[in-house]
Amino acid sequence: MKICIFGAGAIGGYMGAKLAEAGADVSLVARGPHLKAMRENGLRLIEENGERTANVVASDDPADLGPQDYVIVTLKAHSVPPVVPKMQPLIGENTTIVSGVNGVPWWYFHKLGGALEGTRLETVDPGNAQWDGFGPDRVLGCVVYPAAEVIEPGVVKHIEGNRFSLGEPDGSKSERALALSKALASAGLRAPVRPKIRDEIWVKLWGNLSFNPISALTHATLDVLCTDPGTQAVARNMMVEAQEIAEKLGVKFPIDVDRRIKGGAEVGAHRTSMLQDLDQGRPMEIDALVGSVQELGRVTGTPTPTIDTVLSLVALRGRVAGLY
Ligand SMILES: NC(=O)C1=CN([C@@H]2O[C@H](COP(=O)(O)OP(=O)(O)OC[C@H]3O[C@@H](n4cnc5c(N)ncnc54)[C@H](OP(=O)(O)O)[C@@H]3O)[C@@H](O)[C@H]2O)C=CC1
Ligand SMILES: CC(C)(CO)C(=O)C(=O)O
Repeated sequence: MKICIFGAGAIGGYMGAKLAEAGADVSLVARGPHLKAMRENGLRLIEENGERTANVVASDDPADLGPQDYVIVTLKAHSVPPVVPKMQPLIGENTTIVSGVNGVPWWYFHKLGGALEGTRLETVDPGNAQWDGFGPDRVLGCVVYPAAEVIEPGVVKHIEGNRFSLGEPDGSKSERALALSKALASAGLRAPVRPKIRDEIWVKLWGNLSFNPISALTHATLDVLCTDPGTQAVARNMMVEAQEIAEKLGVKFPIDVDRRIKGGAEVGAHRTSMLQDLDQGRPMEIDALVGSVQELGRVTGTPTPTIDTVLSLVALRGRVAGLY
């Protein structure tokens, strides 16, 4: 089974190192100093129980790697549409694309059924780049739970978690999903195949939609912004608006908003990924995490006053910093 991880930074590097260490036929697409370091010295993964260096096949040119059984995309959401043409050499007749990207996935309305079947989302797939360039039938959904960081070129620090939930857009336990789940499990990762992957996407998204922009606006860590009465209320209102949208789309939340906020507070003094991006001068994932939910609000005819307000503030914050 040939697996290529496209965008092998923090999450893709973590997954790639685990797979390589387990002897999988895995290759990584990366770039710049991180790629150079991985090629020269291997990929060093620091985990709680020690650190190891994996020898990895890595390139910035997909043509070096050829058609794959699975392409696992672990780029930031806004980085994917522009590279779809460059990814084509990785795609053969039976290639599965696994979308390991936070936010509302571009394939959301594929095989959902109902009146909105096939709806495209401009915020996450401008110009239908992925819908047309990959084709939605190739897609296997994925919710990424681990936290990791590239701490220097060629070095990934795993922070916590090892679950990558997988799910077909139509909810089936397909052979391709089960085979990838097995390969990831052989590498010590948890990869359950879920019948309702969209339900899991929304529980994760609840946090990213609200905690991430609030942290970028306030520079507060999760424990603080989830317990401060003012920002907690803003997060709560955003989540309630999102819940109304999601429920119109058939999602069933296994927990309530207050439990999700409590879970965020329990993560502790974490600087969200959007705050880290702002601090480090990297483009912010505003469209995928916040704009996409506003777009779904429009699609479902659901008012999103709090989401609109926070989105306008964080978008301007991003623009002023030159990161959006
Ligand atoms: N990190 C985390 O803890 C978590 C991240 N996620 C989600 O996972 C996804 C990936 O995040 P993360 O791993 O943090 O992101 P990273 O930025 O660490 O990884 C993406 C990598 O892809 C590289 N890249 C970008 N464009 C190209 C290109 N055209 N060709 C080759 N390589 C390219 C980047 O290089 P460069 O640095 O040069 O841009 C970077 O090394 C995001 O959607 C994120 O929200 C989800 C849960 C937790
Ligand atoms: C905020 C958190 C922990 C999820 O809610 C996250 O995933 C992030 O930092 O991007």
